[in-house]
Amino acid sequence: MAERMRRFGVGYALAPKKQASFIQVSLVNLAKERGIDLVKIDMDKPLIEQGPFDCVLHKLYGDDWKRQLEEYALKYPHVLIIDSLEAIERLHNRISMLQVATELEIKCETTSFGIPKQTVVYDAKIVSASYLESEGLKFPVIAKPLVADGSAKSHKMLLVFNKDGLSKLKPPIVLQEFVNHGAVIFKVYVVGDYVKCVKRKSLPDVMEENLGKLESYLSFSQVSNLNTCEKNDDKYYKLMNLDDAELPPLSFLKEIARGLRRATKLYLFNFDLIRDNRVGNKYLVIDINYFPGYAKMPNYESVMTDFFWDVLNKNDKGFENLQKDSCEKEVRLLVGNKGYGEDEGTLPVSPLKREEKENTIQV
Ligand SMILES: Nc1ncnc2c1ncn2[C@@H]1O[C@H](COP(=O)(O)OP(=O)(O)OP(=O)(O)O)[C@@H](O)[C@H]1O
Ligand SMILES: O=P(O)(O)O[C@H]1[C@H](OP(=O)(O)O)[C@@H](OP(=O)(O)O)[C@@H](O)[C@@H](O)[C@@H]1OP(=O)(O)O
Ligand SMILES: [Mg+2]
Ligand SMILES: [Mg+2]
Repeated sequence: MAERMRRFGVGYALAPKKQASFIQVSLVNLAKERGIDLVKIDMDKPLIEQGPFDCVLHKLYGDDWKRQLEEYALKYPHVLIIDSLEAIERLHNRISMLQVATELEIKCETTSFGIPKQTVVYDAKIVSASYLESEGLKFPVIAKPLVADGSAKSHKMLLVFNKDGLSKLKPPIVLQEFVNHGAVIFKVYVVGDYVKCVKRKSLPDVMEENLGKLESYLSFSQVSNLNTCEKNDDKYYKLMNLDDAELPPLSFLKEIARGLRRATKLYLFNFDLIRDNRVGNKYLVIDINYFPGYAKMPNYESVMTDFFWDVLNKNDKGFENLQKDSCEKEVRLLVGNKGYGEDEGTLPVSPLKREEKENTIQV
């Protein structure tokens, strides 16, 4: 007689918009077939009275939720919480967020990586052109809210072209050097061991000779985002003129992803990379987001289901395996015949033909 499959319960606590985009029938059904029930956590009832779940998947803010999760973890120490509050917290501040990236040692002969120059400003009065200079920055600079808490406000940015634009800053902010990158950004999605890179449109390059001719600043928000119904597919690449942009080497991206996982102890995040136009193969990490819009990722249902299956069956509650495994080692499912990560897909590589002119802010 066939053995009965063990079932797992994954309770999810997500904001309504996230729930609508992520919890799709296709995901729920695929997970169910693999013995994983996705169950909505009722926010009108105490968490402690629900479940018990094998795993709690969450992206919510605020002290009440924090307290409830902590209480739950105490009562059910074996429940897997994805991700830990402490680990997520690090991404809520744009300085500590990128600090992790500076701690990584990426060994790659052909490609290098880092973060843009940046400084934090708490007091608008101290900011002047000479202050920027003393911090090693020059125009244009991007002003980003220090706090990245998922609010609309935390995505509101200013691209400042000259000293007049500095009067618009609303601290606390991070002032970051604007790096010309050919108007394409690479979003690298990480789901446990799985890594997938997609291209998105970004801000156009700014030519130094045009600085004086531009307005003093440009405000923008989520320029690289897609609507939840949009997909990162060939149609999008064509429409956005992105199909010629060459993707960074996958082995390089996997090393960064692995390093970030180890340093942050997060399972679910994406990071934004830009290629520095001034230096051949130098990439800069500009942003790291917890539990991003995975539903826009190709085959997200199977990627997420494989991930749940893997963590639930291992339930290692830690990153011991990550420490042990070599970067290229394939992590295999404990049962089933499909190797985890096998459908990472081949990343198309084509020469970068984009002309600088196309992506330049013109006056
Ligand atoms: N240092 C930089 N140099 C050039 N362009 C940048 C830089 N930092 C950010 N950008 C551009 O600004 C956009 C928004 O910046 P960032 O990713 O930090 O903001 P965010 O609101 O946190 O984004 P997300 O929607 O991914 O959470 C980027 O997608 C990119 O187009
Ligand atoms: O869904 P959420 O509200 O969490 O929004 C996230 C958004 O996903 P969505 O597009 O599905 O909305 C993400 O887009 P992608 O980069 O993955 O395209 C990215 O902008 C995250 O930074 C956002 O998280 P936040 O930083 O605001 O917490
Ligand atoms: Mg971003
Ligand atoms: Mg972000």
